[in-house]
Parts: sequence; C-alpha cells; structure tokens
Amino acid sequence: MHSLPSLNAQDVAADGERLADALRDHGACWIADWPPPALRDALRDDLRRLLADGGLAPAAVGRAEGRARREDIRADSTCWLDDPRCGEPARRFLAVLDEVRTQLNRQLFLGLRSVEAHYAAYPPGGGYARHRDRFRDSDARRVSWVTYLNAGWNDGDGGALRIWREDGDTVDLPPVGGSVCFLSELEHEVLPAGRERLSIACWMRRD
Ligand SMILES: O=C(O)CCC(=O)C(=O)O
Ligand SMILES: [Fe+2]
Repeated sequence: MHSLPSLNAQDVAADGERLADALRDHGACWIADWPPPALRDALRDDLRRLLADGGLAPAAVGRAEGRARREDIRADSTCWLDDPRCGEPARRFLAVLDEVRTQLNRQLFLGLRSVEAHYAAYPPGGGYARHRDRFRDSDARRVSWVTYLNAGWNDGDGGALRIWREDGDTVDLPPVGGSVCFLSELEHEVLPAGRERLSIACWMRRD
C-alpha cells in the first residue's frame, strides 16, 4: 500500500506547479484542507438543503440506451453544480476549480477546456464499484477531482476511495478533510460506508 503526495491549499492557490508535478509523477495526489473550511461548510449546507428538498436524483450507469440504475454498481444520488437549484457556494466552487483547470493547462498542456461537477450523496452501505471515469466511447475526461464534504469521519466509518495506481498498488483515502485529484484513466472504487457520505465529484474535460 502506498500513500499519495500530499499538497495543501497554498499549493493550489499558487501556480499549480506542485499539482502538475504530482499528477505527472504519481497520477494522483491529496490536497489537504481544500477548499478552505468556510467554502466547504457552505457547500455541505447547500448539499443538505438540496437533499432535504429532493433535489438529488439516483445516478445511473452506462450510456445512451444502455443507461440504467444499478444500485449494486453505484448507489449515489447526484445533482450537477450548474443546476439552477444549486446555491451560490456551488457557483463559487466551479469558478475556483476552473482556475485550477487553467493552471493545469499552463503546466501540463493537457488541453482541458471545461469542468463539470456534481454533488453526490451515498446512503449508508452504498458504494461505487471499481471503474474508470473515462467512458469507453469518449476520452474527454482527463482529470478527476473529488472534494469531500463530510465532517467528523471516524476510522470505522469505511467509505474510503480506493485508487489503483499504474504500478498496481492501491491507496485508500478516507472521505474527509480535503480533496483528491487523479488522472481519469486510473481505476478506482468507493468502498461502502457505515453512514451517509457526502462529496463533490468533478471532471476536467478536453471538450
Ligand atoms: O466519491 C469518491 O470518492 C469517488 C466518486 C467516483 O468515483 C465517481 O463519481 O466517479
Ligand atoms: Fe469515479
């Protein structure tokens, strides 16, 4: 088992060089305490409000006519951050992440042209089976980014994100206290949690 390079909010606020280095050399990194607590708390409140109003929809798997709800594969419910029902924190978050996209382009020449993101809530016991974020018929998603909105997560709560690195080793990240960034071609899995698990899943795309 490996750990990942760990960055902090200053690294992200700077020029993106450390983030780019970590992605180039390791394919993934952890960003501790990002976004700053005030924005993270506002995002959690926004997500909780949407949940209470029935604003999240069960996620489906597959594309086009093969699209179906498969709770055994992924159990989360989602709401895209550009949905008008999302609040101002969601718009702020998208704007900040778009700056990160610009920095990554400058450093890595990835040709990232857009960002998409959704709130996600996994019910207790629900996970997301091993997968890649790049679709089989489209490689538009290049960089994946997940920001965790849980507060006070305990060791026994489960719900880690497991990433398979290129060398075949795995790394498990508890869903609390920051964000993870990884190349969308890497396989990963959400392990079931003993309690509700809140996050924002984002992708930087080439189209
Ligand atoms: O929430 C996570 O840790 C990862 C979610 C994920 O893999 C996805 O939404 O594609
Ligand atoms: Fe994923």
